[in-house]
Amino acid sequence: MAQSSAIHVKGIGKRFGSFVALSQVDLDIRAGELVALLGPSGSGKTTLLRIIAGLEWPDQGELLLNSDNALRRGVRERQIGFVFQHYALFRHMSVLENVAFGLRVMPRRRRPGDAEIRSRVQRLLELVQIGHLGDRYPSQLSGGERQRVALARALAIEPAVLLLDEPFGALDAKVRKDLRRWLRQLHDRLCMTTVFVTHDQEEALELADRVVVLGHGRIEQVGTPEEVYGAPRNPFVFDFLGQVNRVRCQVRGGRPLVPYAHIEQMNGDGAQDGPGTLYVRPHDVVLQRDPAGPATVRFVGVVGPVVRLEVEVIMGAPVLEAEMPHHVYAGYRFTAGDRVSVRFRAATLFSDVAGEQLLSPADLSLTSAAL
Ligand SMILES: Nc1ncnc2c1ncn2[C@@H]1O[C@H](COP(=O)(O)OP(=O)(O)OP(=O)(O)O)[C@@H](O)[C@H]1O
Repeated sequence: MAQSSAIHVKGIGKRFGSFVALSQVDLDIRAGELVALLGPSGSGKTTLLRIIAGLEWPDQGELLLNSDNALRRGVRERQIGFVFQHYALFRHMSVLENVAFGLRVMPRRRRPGDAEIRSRVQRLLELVQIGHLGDRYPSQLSGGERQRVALARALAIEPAVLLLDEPFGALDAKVRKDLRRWLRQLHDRLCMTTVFVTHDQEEALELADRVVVLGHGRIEQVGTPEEVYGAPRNPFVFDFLGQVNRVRCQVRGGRPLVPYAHIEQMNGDGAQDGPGTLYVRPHDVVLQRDPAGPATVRFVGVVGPVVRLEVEVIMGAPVLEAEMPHHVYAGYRFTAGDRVSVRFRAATLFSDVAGEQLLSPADLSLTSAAL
């Protein structure tokens, strides 16, 4: 394989007419890193990927591949392999011919000989575990197999960077899960700089070394999966990554006034006095049976490994969602109608910013239930 490239994005901006698709994006990706671009629809993920690829040009900013100014180079010169959601395989070509395509169209001085192409293609098919499918045509393959062919084809040119745009988006949940684990293993073997776009938080957190959370054309946070999930920097990232209870409250002396819950660990510094919002993950909501408690259990869902409860706080506060492992629930056996006390194991406080745009729960992907 060719040497992997580091990618440096500096101050990149891109407009489509008057619409700002990317604004002042700075990002450094190390050679050999596996990075996810994660964000809601329209946040600019694909635009950034296309700029790195050379399929789109920014209005401002710089892009370096290692120390080379990539904006001076066309798509072909950047040594980049792509895989897109809709496996754009050539239907009239066999799997072998599809994978060989990138090699056959290389300039003559770089093009390997026929025998070398054949053996390289076979090695790649073995690598993506479809060595027995070389003579088939795309219409004779499953979706997961086609995506493996697309990957083998991208790898054939020995790219310095591999870019994947929702590579598994069109596949069903089970195949998708298998393929992403396999992609992680493949990446660990090849150590190639890889950037993939997804709007699926679980996919990003499970697969990537680092996750870049994009919103409205800006980078909201960059960090390891633990960092972005465990310590979201702002309400946008909190809302986007995982289920969360949002508790409106007043802030006094930097502390939230939430009369019905004891808060064990408060995160988030510097909330101003005035209106604020407390963010609490469902697994940090702890319930105790208490006949004099301020809340009532309204719903208990016991299907699956995690039990999900909804709790209504007396005095009209919104319903809180709590989650606990089955074995913990077995010790309590809450049922609808039980009065309970409420404790927040950890909560994060942000001041409400005038005009701030929060996602509605309907915007949130429910895949977080598994987290
Ligand atoms: N060629 C174009 N002309 C006009 N607007 C565009 C063009 N390409 C993208 N946009 C707009 O720029 C914004 C960002 O698009 P982009 O495809 O980067 O988003 P995304 O985060 O990848 O979204 P999705 O998850 O839906 O693919 C969108 O609002 C999109 O409509």
